[in-house]
Amino acid sequence: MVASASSFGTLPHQNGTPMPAPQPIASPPGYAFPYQNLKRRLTRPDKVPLVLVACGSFSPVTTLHLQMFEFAEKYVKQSDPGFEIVGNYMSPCSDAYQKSSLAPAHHRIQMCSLAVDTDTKVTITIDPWETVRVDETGKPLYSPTVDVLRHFDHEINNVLGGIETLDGTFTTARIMLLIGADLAATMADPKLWDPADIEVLLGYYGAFVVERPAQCRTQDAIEPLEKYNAKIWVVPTIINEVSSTRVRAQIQNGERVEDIPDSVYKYIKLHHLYQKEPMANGRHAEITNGN
Ligand SMILES: Nc1ncnc2c1ncn2[C@@H]1O[C@H](COP(=O)(O)OP(=O)(O)OP(=O)(O)O)[C@@H](O)[C@H]1O
Ligand SMILES: NC(=O)c1ccc[n+]([C@@H]2O[C@H](COP(=O)(O)O)[C@@H](O)[C@H]2O)c1
Repeated sequence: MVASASSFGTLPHQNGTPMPAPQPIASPPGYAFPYQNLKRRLTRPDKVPLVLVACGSFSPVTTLHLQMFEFAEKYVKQSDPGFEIVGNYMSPCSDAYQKSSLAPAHHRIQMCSLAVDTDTKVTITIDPWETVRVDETGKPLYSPTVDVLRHFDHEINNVLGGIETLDGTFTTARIMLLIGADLAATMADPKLWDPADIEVLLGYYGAFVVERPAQCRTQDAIEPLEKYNAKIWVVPTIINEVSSTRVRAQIQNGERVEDIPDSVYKYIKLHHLYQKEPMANGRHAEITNGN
């Protein structure tokens, strides 16, 4: 069954009342939300405006990260769950995210910017918000994914006032995660995701889950999230084995890398990202992330 756009805001909370809108999150001084590619007005009648947000490491960004948005658009056109996509955003995570393969955020932002400037079928915008947030000592601050969606919700629905409909009134845009099935498969693990966050992420916002057959069965990934079925849309994909891990391994092994745009490949070469470092004994150390 295809979930429907009209289920927004109607999922009863545990006590039977609708879940209140999540509280907005403050942005750091000097930060400006990238509104430039957001469609401010719907072009189709009776559709719900939808903003897709892909959170990730993007270390490096691959062609599949870009294609996820194309698959989502195709799915919305063909299966017609009732949306019009008005914004496609990538939100690279902060340097505070504990993942050893992360290149510094400024490089990941540059690579994502180069990638979305290539010949993509849909317009994608990079939001650097996660990477510019710092704590009181000036250190990068990790933003849980739920805070990223609250940030988009605030900027688009509170600050901008929503999206204009064909009759000139404004309506609330739905903000949703665009994720791979492998990430969805982790969401029922309370060691990785706070269940209270999942309640807001999937109970209030929702997710477009792109199949990733090389890594997991979609049904296995979403089964533990069954109570949120009304807010989960499964997006079919192509059989592919693309991952940032494989790209990094190919770079280290000096193999041909096909799954990143040329401009990103040139950038990686120029900045010596993801290379093995020769050690004093002539052997090779683990990946360096090109600080
Ligand atoms: N080939 C793919 N098919 C479907 N979803 C994908 C694919 N590659 C990445 N994604 C999704 O894109 C988002 C960002 O992923 P991320 O930056 O962690 O890339 P990754 O290739 O999974 O990285 P790594 O290999 O470093 O773990 C996640 O939701 C992930 O599931
Ligand atoms: N608790 C959380 O909010 C939580 C947990 C795991 C991953 N994530 C996000 O998912 C994205 C992908 O993470 P991985 O690269 O670890 O698959 C990142 O943007 C990360 O911030 C969020």
